Amino acid sequence: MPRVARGLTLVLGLLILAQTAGSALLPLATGHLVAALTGTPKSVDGMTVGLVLLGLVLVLDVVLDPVRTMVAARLGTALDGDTAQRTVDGALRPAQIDHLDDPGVADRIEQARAVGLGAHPPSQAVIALAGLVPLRLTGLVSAVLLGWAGQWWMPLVLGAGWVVTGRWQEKEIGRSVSAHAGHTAQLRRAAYLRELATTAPAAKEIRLFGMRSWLVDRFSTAWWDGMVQLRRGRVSPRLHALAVLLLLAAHLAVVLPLAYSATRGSLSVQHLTVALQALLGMFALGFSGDLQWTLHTASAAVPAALRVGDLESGATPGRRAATDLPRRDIRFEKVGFAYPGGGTRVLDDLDLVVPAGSSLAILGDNGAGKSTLTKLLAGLYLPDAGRVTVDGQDLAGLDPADWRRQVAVVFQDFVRYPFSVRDNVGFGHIEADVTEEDLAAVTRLGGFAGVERELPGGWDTPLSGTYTDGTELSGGQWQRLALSRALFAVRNGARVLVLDEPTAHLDVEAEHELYARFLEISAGLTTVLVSHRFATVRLADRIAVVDGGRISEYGTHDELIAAQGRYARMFRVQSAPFAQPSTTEQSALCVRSAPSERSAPSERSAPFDARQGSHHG
Ligand SMILES: Nc1ncnc2c1ncn2[C@@H]1O[C@H](COP(=O)(O)OP(=O)(O)OP(=O)(O)O)[C@@H](O)[C@H]1O
Repeated sequence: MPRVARGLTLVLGLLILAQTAGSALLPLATGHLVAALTGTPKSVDGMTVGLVLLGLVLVLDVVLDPVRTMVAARLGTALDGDTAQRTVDGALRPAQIDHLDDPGVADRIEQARAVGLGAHPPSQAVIALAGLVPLRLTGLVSAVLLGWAGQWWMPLVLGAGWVVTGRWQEKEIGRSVSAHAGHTAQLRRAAYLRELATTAPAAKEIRLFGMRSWLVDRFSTAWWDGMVQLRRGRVSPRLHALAVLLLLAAHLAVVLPLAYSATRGSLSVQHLTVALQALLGMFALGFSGDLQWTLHTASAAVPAALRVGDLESGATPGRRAATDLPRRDIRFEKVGFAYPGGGTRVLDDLDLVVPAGSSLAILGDNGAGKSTLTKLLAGLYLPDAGRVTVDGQDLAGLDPADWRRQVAVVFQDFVRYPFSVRDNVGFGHIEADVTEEDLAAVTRLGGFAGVERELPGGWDTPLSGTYTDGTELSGGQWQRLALSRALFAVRNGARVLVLDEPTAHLDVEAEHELYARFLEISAGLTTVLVSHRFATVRLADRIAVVDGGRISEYGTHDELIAAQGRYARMFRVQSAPFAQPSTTEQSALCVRSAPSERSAPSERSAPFDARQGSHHG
């Protein structure tokens, strides 16, 4: 807390001390008043002092309590902000993303975000602490008063009773907090199911698949399983009974001697009053249910946030400038790679050359490792074996941020940011302002131009129906926007363009238009295209087939067809449905395949034709 807000922490400490002083005064003032009332003759002065002290205690409490709560709330907000910032900083610090595949790190990030069922933000811990500390201090002051007004050993006996039984209950909380904060598999699952049922992404499928009662059942099963675990952590009823007996015995051991001394006249009424009030005040040393519970659950996020905040930056980032690279080529040299915790090697001894200024298409079965190749190329993971080089320099030695400025990627699972079109484009090169001219240029090439005219706020429309005046785009429109984003990066100097399944969401016309613009898009760039569609693959100068973690075939379309290998087989399989088109289909294909009048690039954009079997055919 002092690290986050030193001044507020100090004020809170002082307020707590003042309140504690007030609660210490209470038994003394009462004792004084009772002595003045019962003495002979009655002391008016004593009564006045006693009443003034009591009034002071009351006023202190009434004034200080809300101020303390307010200060604690402000300090808590500061702590929430700091915890969130540390989590964000730490999670983003590593230049690579392999830490996010580590279940331990993922767990800590989850805890640091204080998500899950029953989790509280750290601010609640500050509020609970600000309530608990005065309680404990009051308990200690009461112990001193009991020792003073009664016998020296009395606070020791009572204190031992409260502390021992409090520890038992404390342990119970410790055990169940981790379960309650959603750290058990069941409660995490329950939290996920709740999220699934109450947020937009799965809403369509849940209704379509009639998953409602399945979800409700699963949620309650997971929730109750989690709760059963929670209950298992509880102190047994026998231990509870023992705690009650122990406390009873401790109180009897104190109260009986007090009563005995009072009846014998060796203990004054004033001392008896103070001792009895102090005895009650010592309750504050015992278990204080909600406050302790909240303190434990809400503070659980803090150590996790500190650990996430201290995440190492991963492999020592390279420092060499990557400006204007590649000029010669990008090479994968004997590259081996397995995802962290993933076990099996996705890439194994893989060699590949991407000549600068040309385009390469990567083809392969699902799960063959095509997207993994693009992630290694962007430096998001480092290979376990071998190396990726750019103009002969190890990629690991290049400044990661500088290299990423050279690389524009549209991932297969590109992100649909619920911000404006302008922002969505601007993320391609965050340092640059997005001018109208930029927007017009990149959206024309990306195929998004014109969509903005349909949007209520034009380029500045928030792209989410959950915002006022916001709107949702179609899958294909999002894909065109993602391509425009990458092209904005290119406009700002990126020299490598990676497109992972760039036409997956596009309609036939849009796909065709993209092919027509491909030469313009890729002019002067080193382009890597990942696709299952031969029409896309054939746009590239060279084609590489990934199989068994390696490149099994490499060459132009014609060379690979001539080689009669896997590529040729895949090509035949994909083109089979078109092999015998009906007359109408034939004419449709002819229209599509006919060289465009617009420009030479459309020649390359012709869909594959199995009968011709050749790119240029
Ligand atoms: N983050 C990850 N952690 C662990 N394994 C992963 C991760 N991402 C991918 N994999 C695994 O790596 C393998 C290759 O995945 P990759 O996405 O590169 O395949 P792909 O060739 O692009 O497939 P597709 O054609 O289906 O897009 C798959 O077996 C996949 O399960």
